[in-house]
Amino acid sequence: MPADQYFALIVPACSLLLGSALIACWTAMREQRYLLWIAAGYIVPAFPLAAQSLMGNAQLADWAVLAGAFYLAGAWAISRGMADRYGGRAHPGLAAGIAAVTLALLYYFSQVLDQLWLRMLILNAGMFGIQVLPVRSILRVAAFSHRLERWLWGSYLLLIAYTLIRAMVVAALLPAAHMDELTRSGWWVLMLAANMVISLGYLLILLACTVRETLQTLRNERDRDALTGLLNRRSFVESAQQRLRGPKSPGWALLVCDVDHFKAVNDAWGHAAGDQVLHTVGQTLQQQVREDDLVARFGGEEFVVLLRCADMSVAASVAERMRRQLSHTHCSAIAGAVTASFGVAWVACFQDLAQALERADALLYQAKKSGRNQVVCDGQALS
Ligand SMILES: Nc1nc2c(ncn2[C@@H]2O[C@H](COP(=O)(O)OP(=O)(O)OP(=O)(O)O)[C@@H](O)[C@H]2O)c(=O)[nH]1
Repeated sequence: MPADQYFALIVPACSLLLGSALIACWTAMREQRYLLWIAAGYIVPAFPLAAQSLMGNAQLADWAVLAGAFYLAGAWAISRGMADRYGGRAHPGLAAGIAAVTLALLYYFSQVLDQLWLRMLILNAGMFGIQVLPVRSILRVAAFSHRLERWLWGSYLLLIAYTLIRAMVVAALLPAAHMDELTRSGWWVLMLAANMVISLGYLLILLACTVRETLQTLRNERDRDALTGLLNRRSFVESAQQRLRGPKSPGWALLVCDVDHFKAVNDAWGHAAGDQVLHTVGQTLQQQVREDDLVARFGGEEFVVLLRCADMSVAASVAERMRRQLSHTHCSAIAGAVTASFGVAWVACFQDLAQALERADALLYQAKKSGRNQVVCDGQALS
């Protein structure tokens, strides 16, 4: 066996390593299961590829069906991984049908009539058919909103297109080339190299997308309250400071909202029902403000809103609208509505944020003392 033939083993070895890298990546979060499918798409075909790189034409015919099954399984795994990632459908029934026809033809053109170029054409066409199956359903559901996502999608299409182009090149050129030993030809190495470059590009973009998703999840966990999905105290203060330091705005008001007698809700209906009430309150507050206002859960049953508004009367009317809306919002968990009290303070400038919070808290305390279910701003009860 000439030493240069072992050179071709670099490609299946890289394929194995790349698949293993995907599995290692999956172990970090254990959420992105599509990584396992795509890893299988790299690892499974690496074995027949390595074996075939060491075979002569006669052995290629002997092992054509088994090797074909591995390649088709790899194509299916990548197709399934992409479908899972984007919420599309990989059509397993159709894929099995394509694989069965492909394998039958591989059997015929290896055991009955040995036609190497036809086998390559059929196998590539079968792999293309399987990989193209999820494309329509993915296009229907995926948004590709981030640049990396568009690149990933583009590189997958390139991967599929390459499978088809490879099949066409094989059909057009290979029979004329009269190859005695395919795996020792420049053809084989060229096809492997092109495959590797395209696969590497696809995989690097996939890994970049996965890292981005992981960072996004971690950022969300750091910045968001797990129960309501609203900002938590830390990220509220950070975002509020950015807003107050930002371009001039007519003014800012701070609303502090606290659910009334929430302990009684927990005691009467249970902690899970209490959680659901908090979720509903958070949603209701969020629905009453503009997109660039900030709504946060500071902890327990206390919520804080930073409102961009012209003057205190606007802030007071928004708080009053929230109070009224809450008292009419039905919470299924407690078969009724809850009420809340509000303290509203004006934020004079960026440095005033901490004091404004204290003032709004004091006003909230007044609202509670005066009987709850009311809005107090600047010492004045509005309802
Ligand atoms: N279900 C649930 N309860 C919580 C959560 N965080 C805090 N609580 C409960 O909220 C209740 C708050 O009770 P209090 O501070 O006495 O306030 P309150 O009963 O609403 O009374 P007022 O505010 O004076 O109207 C406590 O029983 C806490 O255990 C949470 O995340 N989920």
